Amino acid sequence: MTTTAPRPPEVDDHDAGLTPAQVRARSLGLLASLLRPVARRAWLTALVVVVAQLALVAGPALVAVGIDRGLPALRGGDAGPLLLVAGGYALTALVAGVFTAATVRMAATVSQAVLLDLRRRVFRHTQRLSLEFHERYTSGRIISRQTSDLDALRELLDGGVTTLAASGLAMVFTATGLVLLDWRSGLVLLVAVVPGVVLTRWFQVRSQVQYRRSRTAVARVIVRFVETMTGIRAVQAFRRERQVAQVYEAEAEEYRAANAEAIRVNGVFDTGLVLIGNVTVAAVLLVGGLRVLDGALDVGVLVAAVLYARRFFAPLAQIGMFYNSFQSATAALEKLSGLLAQEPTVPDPARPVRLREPAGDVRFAGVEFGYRDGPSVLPRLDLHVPAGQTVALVGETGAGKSTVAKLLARFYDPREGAVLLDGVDLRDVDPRDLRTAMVMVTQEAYLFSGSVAANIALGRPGATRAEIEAAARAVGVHDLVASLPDGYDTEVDTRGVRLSAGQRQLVSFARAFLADPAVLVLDEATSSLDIPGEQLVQDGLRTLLTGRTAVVIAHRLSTVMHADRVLVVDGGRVTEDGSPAELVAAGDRFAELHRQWQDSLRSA
Ligand SMILES: Nc1ncnc2c1ncn2[C@@H]1O[C@H](COP(=O)(O)OP(=O)(O)OP(=O)(O)O)[C@@H](O)[C@H]1O
Repeated sequence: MTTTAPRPPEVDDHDAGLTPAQVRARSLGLLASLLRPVARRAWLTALVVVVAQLALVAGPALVAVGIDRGLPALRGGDAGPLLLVAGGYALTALVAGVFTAATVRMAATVSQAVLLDLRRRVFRHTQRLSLEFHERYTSGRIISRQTSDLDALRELLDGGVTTLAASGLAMVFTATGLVLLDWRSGLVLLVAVVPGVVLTRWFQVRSQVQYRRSRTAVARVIVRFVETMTGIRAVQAFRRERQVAQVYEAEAEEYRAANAEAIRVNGVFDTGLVLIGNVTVAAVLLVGGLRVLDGALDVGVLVAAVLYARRFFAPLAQIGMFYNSFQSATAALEKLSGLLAQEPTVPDPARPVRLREPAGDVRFAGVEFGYRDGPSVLPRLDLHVPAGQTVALVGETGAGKSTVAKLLARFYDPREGAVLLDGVDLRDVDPRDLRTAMVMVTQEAYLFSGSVAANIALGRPGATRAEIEAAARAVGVHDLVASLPDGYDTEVDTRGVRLSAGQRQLVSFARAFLADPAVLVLDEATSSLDIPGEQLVQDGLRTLLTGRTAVVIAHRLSTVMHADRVLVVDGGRVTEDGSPAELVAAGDRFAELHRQWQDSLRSA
C-alpha cells in the first residue's frame, strides 16, 4: 500500500515513444474499424440529420414569404398563398420533428452496436494479454478502461456526435439562409461572428485545461479507491484508515475544485454567447428596421433575418457543451486503442506443433531470463526433468523459484535458450495442447463466483458430475463439499459460503486433478507448519502429484521430503540437485535448511 500519488493517467506507458500524430492515427484507425460494420446506418443517420436541419432552416424563410406575399394577397381577398405558406411551415416542422426523432433513435442504434463491439474487444484482448502486461497494468487502470473510458465514448456517441453535426450544420444553413435572403443582414452576422469565435476559442483553451485537471483528479480518486480496497487487509492491519482517508479526501476535494472551475468556465461561455446573440439580434433589427423605413427591405424578410440571427448562436452553446465530451471521448479512444494495440509478449506460434499425448518430459536448455528490460533473474539454467518425476524447488525468497515455474507454464518466454516439453520448444506447442499438458496451480487458489462444482469443472469444461466428484474424492475434499449447505451446488462467492485458505487449496487441487495434465506446476501455499489439520492438504497434494511430472515450489518439509528430487535455487542458479536423502547427507545448504525446518517443527 503506497500513499504516494499515482502517475497522471494521461500518459499511458505504452504510448511512450509515439508521437501525438501516431497516437491520433491509431485512435482513428480504431474508430474506423468500429464504424465499418455500421457504416451504412451511420451514413443514413447523417442524411437524416441533414434533412432535419434543412427543414428547420426553411421555417424563417417561409415566414418571410408568408408576411411579404401571403398577407398582401389576403388583403386582396386571396387566402390561398397564406394558407399554402402556413401548410408548408407545418410540413417542414413535422419533417424536422420526425427526422430529429429518427436521428436520436438511429444514432443510439449505431452507438450501442459500436460500444458492444468495443466492450467485447477490450475484454477479449485484455484477457489474451500476457501475464507480463497484467503484472504491470494496475487493476485501477484496467477498470477505468472498461468503465469511465467506455462511458466517455458512450456519452459522445449516444447523442454528442449527432448534436455536434446538427449544430454545425444548423449554423452553416442558417448563415446561408440569411445571406440568400438578405446579404446585408448576413454581413451584420458576420461581424458578430468575430467575438463569437474569440469567446469560443477562449472557452476551448480554458475548458481543456480544466478538463485535463478534472480527468487527472478523477483517475486519482478511482485508483486510490481501488488500491485501498484491494489492499484493505494491509490498511486495516496497520490501522492506516485515517491517513488513507485524508489522502483520499484531499484528492476528492481536488476533483470537486476542478469540476467547480469547469462549471464556472462553462457559465462564462454560455452567458457570453447569449449576450453576443442578443446584441446581434438588436443590430440586425436596427439595421434592417432603418432599411424597412427607407423601403429598401420587406418586413417579412426583416422578421426572417431576426429569427435567423437569434438561431445562429444557440448551436454554439451546444457545441461548447459537447466539446468536453468530445475531448474525453478522444482521450478515452487514445487509451483504448493503446490497450488494444498491446501485443501479447507470449505470442501464439505461427506453425503450432500438436502434442496430443504429452509424456511430460521437461527441459530447460540454456535458459536466460529477466523481467522486461530488467536484470537477469535466471542467468543460465540447464535442467532436465524426466517424465513422471516430482521435483521440489527450494530456496530463499527472491531466489527465482516462481520465475522458473512461470517460464515452465509459459507465462513468459525466455530471453535466450528454450523451455522444451517432450523435446518441443514451448513457443511452438499448439496453445490448446499446452494448456491441457501443463497446468499451474498458484498459491492464491482463486475461486470464481459460482458453485463449487463449476469451480472444479474449470479444470475440464464439460466434465460430468460423477467426474467432478471423483476428482474431489481423489484429493480428499469430497466430504467437505458434501457437508456444505447445497453440496456441490453451494455458491462460493461472497453471497455464499466462504471457504478457508486450505479448503480453497483443496478445491483447486481437485480442479487440477480433473484437468489431469502431464505436467503440473504448483506453488505450494506458504504455510510451513506441518500441523495435523494440514494433513488433508498434504494427502490431497500427494495424490495430485502421483503419476505425472510435477514441479513444486515447496514450502513444507513434508512436501520436499516426498519429492523424488530437490533443487536448491540461489540467485537464479541450481546450487544443489539430488534426492532429499542425498542432499541431507551432503551437508550443504539443503541439509542446513532441513535442520532448521525440523527445529521449527519441534518447537511448534
Ligand atoms: N513481475 C516481475 N517483474 C519484475 N521483477 C520480478 C517480477 N517477479 C519477480 N521479479 C524478480 O525476480 C526475482 C526472482 O523472483 P521470484 O518470484 O522468482 O523468487 P522466488 O524464489 O519465487 O521468491 P518467493 O519464495 O519469495 O516467492 C526477484 O528478484 C524479483 O524481484
